[in-house]
Amino acid sequence: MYTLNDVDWKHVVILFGTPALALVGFATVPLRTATFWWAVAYYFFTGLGITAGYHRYWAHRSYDATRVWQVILMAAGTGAVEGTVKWWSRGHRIHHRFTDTEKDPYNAKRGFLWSHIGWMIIKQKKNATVDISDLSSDPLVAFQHKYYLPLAVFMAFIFPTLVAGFGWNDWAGGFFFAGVARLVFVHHATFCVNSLAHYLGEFTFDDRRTPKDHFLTALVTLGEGYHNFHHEFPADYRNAIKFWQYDPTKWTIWFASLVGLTYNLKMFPANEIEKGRIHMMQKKLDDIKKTLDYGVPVEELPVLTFSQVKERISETGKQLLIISGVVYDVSKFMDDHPGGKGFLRAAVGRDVTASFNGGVYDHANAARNLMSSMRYARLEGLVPEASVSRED
Ligand code: HEM
Ligand SMILES: [Fe+2]
Ligand SMILES: [Fe+2]
Repeated sequence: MYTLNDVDWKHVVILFGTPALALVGFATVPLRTATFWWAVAYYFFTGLGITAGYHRYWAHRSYDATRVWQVILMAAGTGAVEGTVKWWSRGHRIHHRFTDTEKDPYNAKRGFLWSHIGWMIIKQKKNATVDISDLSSDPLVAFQHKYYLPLAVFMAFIFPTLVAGFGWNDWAGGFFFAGVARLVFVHHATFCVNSLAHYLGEFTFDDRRTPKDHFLTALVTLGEGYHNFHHEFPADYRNAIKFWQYDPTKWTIWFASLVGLTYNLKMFPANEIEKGRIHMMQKKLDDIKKTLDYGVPVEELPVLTFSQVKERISETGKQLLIISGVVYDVSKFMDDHPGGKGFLRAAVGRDVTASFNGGVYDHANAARNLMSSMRYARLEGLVPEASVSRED
């Protein structure tokens, strides 16, 4: 069990204080239309700071960006109050490297609540290492890390308040709605990437770990919901690869590339992505196949020579015939053969490969599937000429 000493009080104040404050706002301040739309816009701006900035740029380096773009996204991401780029990216790289294990800070195996918010409330030991040398040596990242608190307070609360205050004289609304309530929404939306995206949806590319693909998660996370894809191809600047899938983070990065703010957008080769997809399709097929009776595998059949086959027929009365080196027992099939009893009876004790494959009738798939359940033995050695069916 956890004790009070395990609780990270700084995070508790941020994570529970803001929703409480937002409720105070909803109870006491009227929500004006302009402020509502400003809050929505600021929600997208700060949310994209996390998804396009913290996540796809700094944590994964899935594209390159000019300093201007970095500053814009850093300002935006700072307003989402999810810690510094350095802290966030480190934890996130650990999450990818140690997904679903003890070392994964948001280990989905510890439950939905843990991966959503619990991991921030209970202090954790730093027991995993990951390379963040690129971040440590970046002056912009270092600047944000050093002045984080005043920067975060400004971007999260003061700036949205100033805009609504100077813009349309709604100071309180700007603070409570575009500042506080908006922050609560951004928090829980992005937290869903760690919780919901590891619980809801499809294993499109791999089912060995928890990340899943789902449209609903994408909808609340600005496109981060194609999370199975993302864990397979984390260096890809996209999370959704189909044009009709919802990934505004990808669209933002792509539009920025049109004016040169971003460049070298990385994409995993389509050929490899497709391999992943069919791997999972194959796996599903194999699972279905396991529920069906395909008879004894050929390698596991006992081996008989042609004269032994003949002996079996006379000793046991079994009606055996040979097709492509395999001996089939058609005793129970005589009455049901769509081609009639006569042909089968005449085939007993003979190699009827040619007749079966077109000499008499070129059998459909149905026949080939069905006969697998009639396998009796593997044939060794030759069949005398007189017992082999002809092409005609
Ligand atoms: C294990 C052995 C065999 C199995 C499991 C089998 C099974 C079947 C099945 C399921 C069909 C229905 C159509 C199709 O699936 O193609 C069929 C049709 C037929 N079979 Fe066989 N067959 C066997 C051996 C033979 C042999 C040895 C002959 C002839 C020498 C033969 C002659 C025919 C003919 C002529 C038809 C056509 C019936 C029609 O559509 O009018 N079959 N067989
Ligand atoms: Fe994840
Ligand atoms: Fe990631």
